[in-house]
Amino acid sequence: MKNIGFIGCGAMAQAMMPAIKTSGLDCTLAFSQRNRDHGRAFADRLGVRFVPNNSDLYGQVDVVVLAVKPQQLADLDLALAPGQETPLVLSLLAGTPLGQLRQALGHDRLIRVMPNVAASVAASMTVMAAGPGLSQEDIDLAKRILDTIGRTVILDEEGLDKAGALNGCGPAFFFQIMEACADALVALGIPRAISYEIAAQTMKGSADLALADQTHPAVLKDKVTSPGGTTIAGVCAMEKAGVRSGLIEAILASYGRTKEMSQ
Ligand SMILES: NC(=O)C1=CN([C@@H]2O[C@H](COP(=O)(O)OP(=O)(O)OC[C@H]3O[C@@H](n4cnc5c(N)ncnc54)[C@H](O)[C@@H]3O)[C@@H](O)[C@H]2O)C=CC1
Ligand SMILES: O=C(O)[C@@H]1CCC=N1
Repeated sequence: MKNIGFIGCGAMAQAMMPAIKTSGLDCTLAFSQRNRDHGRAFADRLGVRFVPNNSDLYGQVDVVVLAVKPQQLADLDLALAPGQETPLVLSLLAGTPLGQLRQALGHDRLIRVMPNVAASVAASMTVMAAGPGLSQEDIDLAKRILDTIGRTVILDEEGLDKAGALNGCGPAFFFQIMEACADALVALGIPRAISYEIAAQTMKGSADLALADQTHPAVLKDKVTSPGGTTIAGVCAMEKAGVRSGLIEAILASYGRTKEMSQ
């Protein structure tokens, strides 16, 4: 049985905690959060423990998930009472290097984690990067926890910053694409709600197929495009609009911002 505590209970903590709770993982869940009224309301709704003070939580659990914004790290002021064991810390903070976390927390039992909002439906693509010298037991424990919210891959810290520009930020890009696709159907007269359902299920089905099939996406695309048919007309329009290059630019821009934040 492991005691897991979240510090900060915003979008990501609220996405991750329900998935961990319903996964069957042998654990307890607790969290601390600046806004006490919101904290108590969420604790009642989910049936997890709310601990008003960050340091109290920090000293009581085996694993701490840091789920505040990067610029809020300095306000946390976490301290252990004599005899309390240093918890394993999973930091969700984008663009916040292990070195900075080590300085803020004063220890090395650190893992950086980049999940995404699909954690709320246990479908996150999560990347984790362990700090130097961490035991295999800690790495395995972190992976077991993260596997409850979706898929997990392990990279080094540099890899996490790079991949994070897609797996962490990507849902926003895909939601924008989904919205644009639905707008096109609305322009053609299809009702809004049906347009969103068609856009989302078409994206999901394509992603499920690509994951199951393991063939190159271009091979899958070729199966859809009949010579002289309807799809190739759309593919040509996408190429003319620079959709592929726009997406590459988006991911490189997010990575650029990650590096800026890491300075
Ligand atoms: N939103 C996303 O899709 C993703 C976010 N992340 C990372 O996860 C972290 C959290 O992001 P969000 O959940 O979006 O942020 P958020 O702003 O929704 O949540 C932050 C929470 O921390 C609380 N908080 C702030 N200062 C505090 C303090 N001193 N003590 C206790 N609680 C405090 C706030 O009240 C809030 O509930 C960030 O570091 C972000 O980089 C990582 C991957 C995806
Ligand atoms: O936008 C951000 O900074 C965070 C990190 C990845 C997704 N959201």
